[in-house]
Amino acid sequence: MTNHEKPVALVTGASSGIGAGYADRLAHRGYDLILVARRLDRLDKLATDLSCRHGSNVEVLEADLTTESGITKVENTLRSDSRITLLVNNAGNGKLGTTTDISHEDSISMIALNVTALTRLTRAALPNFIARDSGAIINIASVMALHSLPITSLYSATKAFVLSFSRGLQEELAGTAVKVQVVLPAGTATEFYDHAGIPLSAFDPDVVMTTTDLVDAALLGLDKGELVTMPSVEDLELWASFDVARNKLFAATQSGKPASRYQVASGGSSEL
Ligand SMILES: NC(=O)C1=CN([C@@H]2O[C@H](COP(=O)(O)OP(=O)(O)OC[C@H]3O[C@@H](n4cnc5c(N)ncnc54)[C@H](OP(=O)(O)O)[C@@H]3O)[C@@H](O)[C@H]2O)C=CC1
Ligand SMILES: N[C@@H](C=O)C(=O)O
Repeated sequence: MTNHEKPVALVTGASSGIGAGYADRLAHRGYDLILVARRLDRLDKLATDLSCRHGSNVEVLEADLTTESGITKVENTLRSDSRITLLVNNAGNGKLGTTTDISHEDSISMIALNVTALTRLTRAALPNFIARDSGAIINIASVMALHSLPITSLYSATKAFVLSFSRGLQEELAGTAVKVQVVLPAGTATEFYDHAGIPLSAFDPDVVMTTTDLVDAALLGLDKGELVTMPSVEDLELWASFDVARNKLFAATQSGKPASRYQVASGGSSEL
């Protein structure tokens, strides 16, 4: 397959960690790459390495996805480069701390990167994918989408957005050949913790996955057609029963009247 016929994947947050892992594995699978991050030196080094090892054509895009110019640069690439068949929305950050401890800048940055950038790049990629009726988007959420701790309120909320947004996209795209996979990694050994406010060393190493294991599992989940991939969860029935319960709960909300526990005795008045 000549380079112009090879599929092209755009990977955000490719300068380290999970994104760099995706870049390597996708190159190994025969993808040409467009790698996005702020650290151009890291991107250039990775591009050279992947070209040498896999013969991939690797382009780099230096972009801060929390800035208008950065996000617009990548949006334009997704809209104009029809070779792109896969978008990996991986770039993300997480400052862990209580809501009042986290700075305004860190709060805004988490939302801008984990929520706004992922949304805007998805919206930029989808029209070409839908028009061609092919293509895939991999959204990297987190198990924290399902769980909030006192130090992860905002981070968990941003990842709950990624999960919920991805599930909605899957509904929208049902019946098309455009796929959306949402991946929920648990603790993974990356530089994430250099900026999170809690060092990786604070975690039990037995519950922290390597990036290689994480990415290989997540890509196998994609190959299997999984919509929701939780690489570290052995019993997927746990997700299935969670999703069934979620559907039942939603159905129960459609009653049109207050539940009996909220019924005020006739003539009584609710305390304000
Ligand atoms: N590590 C873990 O335990 C888990 C991580 N995740 C998620 O995985 C994803 C990848 O994180 P991970 O690999 O762990 O962490 P890393 O910090 O190693 O990677 C984060 C990547 O995002 C890029 N990035 C950060 N800020 C920006 C920005 N403003 N603009 C553009 N790119 C940016 C970084 O590149 P650069 O600094 O060069 O811009 C880097 O390439 C994140 O979405 C994270 O929430 C989910 C669950 C668990
Ligand atoms: N990055 C981790 C923070 O807790 C996670 O998302 O699991």
